[in-house]
Amino acid sequence: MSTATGTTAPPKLSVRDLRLSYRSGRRRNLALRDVNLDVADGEFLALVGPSGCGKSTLLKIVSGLVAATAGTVAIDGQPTRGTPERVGLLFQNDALLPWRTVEDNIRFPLAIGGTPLPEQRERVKRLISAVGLDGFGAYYPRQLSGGMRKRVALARILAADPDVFLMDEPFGPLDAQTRARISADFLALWEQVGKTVVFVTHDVDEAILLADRVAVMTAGPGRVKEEFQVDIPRPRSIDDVRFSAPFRELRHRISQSLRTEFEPTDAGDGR
Ligand SMILES: Nc1ncnc2c1ncn2[C@@H]1O[C@H](COP(=O)(O)OP(=O)(O)OP(=O)(O)O)[C@@H](O)[C@H]1O
Repeated sequence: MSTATGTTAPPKLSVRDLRLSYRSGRRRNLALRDVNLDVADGEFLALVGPSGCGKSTLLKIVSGLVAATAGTVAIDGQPTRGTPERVGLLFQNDALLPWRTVEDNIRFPLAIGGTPLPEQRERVKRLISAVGLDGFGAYYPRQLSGGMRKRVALARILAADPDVFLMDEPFGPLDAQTRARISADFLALWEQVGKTVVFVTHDVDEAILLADRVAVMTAGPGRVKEEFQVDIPRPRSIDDVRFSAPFRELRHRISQSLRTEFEPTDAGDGR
């Protein structure tokens, strides 16, 4: 990442030797061991790994919800403390405010940020359109389908406009078709805003379709074991990419890397 002046800019997000053990009663359970990861400004990184390897834990540490046992997280080269301002979170649970309409849910981060009211209204209108929810602004979350609620959550995180989007299986509970549609729409939106994303998913296809790079984690206690560059040109059409040779080849390599994490290992392998 060289700049015009010849200096090297730090990665947008940098995770160094991160370790976390949860305390359960008198025991400590090591969830992450020595995680190292860099994500460049504007890069889309997908994180895959076996269930329980610590993917959510990693996002929680980056977002300041959980304190690491050891190691550092830095944004733009500055170590973070507490909840970093420039980080936005989208979890599986969309966490919409049930007593607020779609418009007011999306407007919430703008209101907190002190955006003037006319600008709030204008931006909310544009975001509602961008996520395909025209005509639903006055609805309450309970009146929407799961996919529509995800779209509201997406619009809300876009309204907050963080530098780094942390997304933990955001489309996980949706049916396959809704999920494919919302992924395609999200991809198109992301290609416009170009923000740094860390996207946790169980779905290798989704990881390749969306990301610039896929990082594979080991079984728990997790660390990043291998990274795969996704050299598929953008803008991507999900339907075209899915049947291309580079996609199939990458899917094979990533699945192989993951598969070894599900297989039993010999005792004394250092884990
Ligand atoms: N609050 C907690 N207290 C104690 N242990 C926890 C806590 N949260 C997570 N763990 C443990 O930490 C490990 C990693 O959990 P985490 O949820 O980060 O994994 P994950 O990779 O996101 O899993 P999944 O893919 O199934 O969502 C697991 O062994 C889990 O049991």
